[in-house]
Amino acid sequence: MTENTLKNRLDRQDLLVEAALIGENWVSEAEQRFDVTNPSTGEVIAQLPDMGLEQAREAIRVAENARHDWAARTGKERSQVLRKWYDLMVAHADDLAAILTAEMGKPLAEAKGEILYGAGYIEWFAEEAKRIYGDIITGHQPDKRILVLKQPVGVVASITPWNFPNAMIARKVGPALAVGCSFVARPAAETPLSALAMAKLALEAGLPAGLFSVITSTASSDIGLEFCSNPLVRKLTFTGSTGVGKILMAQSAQQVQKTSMELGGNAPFIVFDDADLDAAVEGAMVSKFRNNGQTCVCANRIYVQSGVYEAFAEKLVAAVEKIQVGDGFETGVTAGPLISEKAVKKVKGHIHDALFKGGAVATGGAPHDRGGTFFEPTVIVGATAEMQIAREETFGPVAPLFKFDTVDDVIALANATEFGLASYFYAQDLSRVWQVAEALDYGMVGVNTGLISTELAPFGGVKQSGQGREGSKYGCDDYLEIKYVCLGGV
Ligand SMILES: NC(=O)C1=CN([C@@H]2O[C@H](COP(=O)(O)OP(=O)(O)OC[C@H]3O[C@@H](n4cnc5c(N)ncnc54)[C@H](OP(=O)(O)O)[C@@H]3O)[C@@H](O)[C@H]2O)C=CC1
Ligand SMILES: O=C(O)[C@H](O)CS(=O)(=O)O
Repeated sequence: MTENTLKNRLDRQDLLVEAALIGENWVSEAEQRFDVTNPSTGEVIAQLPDMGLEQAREAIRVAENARHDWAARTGKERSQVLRKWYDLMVAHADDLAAILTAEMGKPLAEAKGEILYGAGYIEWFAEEAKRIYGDIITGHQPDKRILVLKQPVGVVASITPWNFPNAMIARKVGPALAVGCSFVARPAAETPLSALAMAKLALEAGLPAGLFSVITSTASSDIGLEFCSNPLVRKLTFTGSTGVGKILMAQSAQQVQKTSMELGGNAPFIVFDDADLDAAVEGAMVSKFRNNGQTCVCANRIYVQSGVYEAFAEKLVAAVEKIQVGDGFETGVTAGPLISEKAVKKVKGHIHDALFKGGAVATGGAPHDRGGTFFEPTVIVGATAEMQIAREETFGPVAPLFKFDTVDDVIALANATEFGLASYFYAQDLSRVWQVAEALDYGMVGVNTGLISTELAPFGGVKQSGQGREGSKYGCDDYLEIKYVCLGGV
């Protein structure tokens, strides 16, 4: 699909933007440009200016100048702009989904789901904008009154990955703007078009210029260092791998910059012998194979109690073999391509290591005959803790099945990782549900469900899966500073 064929799909062809947004200026001129390609076909769908430090610094300066008037508006006024932005995202959801599928590859239905999920964060924080509360505390001396103010942190810089190019930005820019911050985004070079389309609609919704810039660049390290070290940037919010998160945290430490980190995962998915097996298979399918396994909350290890292992494996294989692999624009396709050859190499490596260490392929196991970065949805049986796939995040369509005997055994196995983002289990016994939910060392636990992501809940991890929470009534906290005012002489 070339840019023209993508444009021909769009009602609003102007939402396919081939320029960076620096303050109020759409900038398409640059010494270098880079291609955005459709991972299903390899075709170039857009060319964008490859922005550098000068443009990043300009965007930060503009954001610093624009934020004061925005913070001085009432929460209700900010709420109205965000609500209008939400309405525009929903009104143009089909166009935004087509752009997302073209640049990232996920099936169109999943892309539409992401657009509405991302819009849900804007809607949620349009409401939260009116509910930023401080405190008045009884004084510690007769003439004193203790006031607690909540104030916006200031300029926020954001770095986001390619796998959810709309929703990952929405769940950051939504709370930031709601509380009165300004925002400079650097989306992944693989998938910048979704962010640009969002920004265009934000301006149409009445967001004042300068509050939301989008830096298109392949210079991820340089831009990242600028975001971490520029004294005007009071907060860095990042979604991506733990390795990059550590680099950014180290860079941010130099100026003790506030950070929010949504990092890697290695989710256990546990099926107990009292589970509803059909429900557990349904949950495993959505948790493991959503976005072709390319989400940080995907089931990475599937533990099945020995009494139901064979029955569950048989049902899961049957469900996996119904997955339709292909171009996300093709009707009926439920799994698109992997994002890159690098991703295919990692998936192959995990499969080969598992087979070398005694596992066996129950279905799939090889690149798909469609070629490119398409890969067969795969189930590995006989998985063990010694395999790479037990320790590393696969980020692809491979479901390894591990057998276990007791609750204590599986809790120990599930928690034996440096990650702590999402976890899941299926069981009916109420006592076991409470015991396991409390024992799992993770930021999020899905009980009898494989899909937990919603703007209403606090999304985030513990250990090396990150810091902070996104969404929910807690979602504004990461963008606010608490100020204590001691009022004397009363
Ligand atoms: N917890 C969560 O919500 C999520 C976690 N992830 C995790 O991210 C990984 C997969 O995504 P992937 O894109 O490969 O992750 P990366 O961490 O490689 O990239 C994420 C973003 O960081 C940028 N980046 C890479 N290196 C640097 C650097 N040194 N300084 C500043 N920015 C940098 C990338 O830019 P570019 O791509 O242009 O190089 C991209 O925009 C998995 O581990 C997955 O679990 C992914 C999504 C959500
Ligand atoms: O993996 C991610 O990038 C997202 O966190 C996935 S989710 O929010 O849709 O679960």
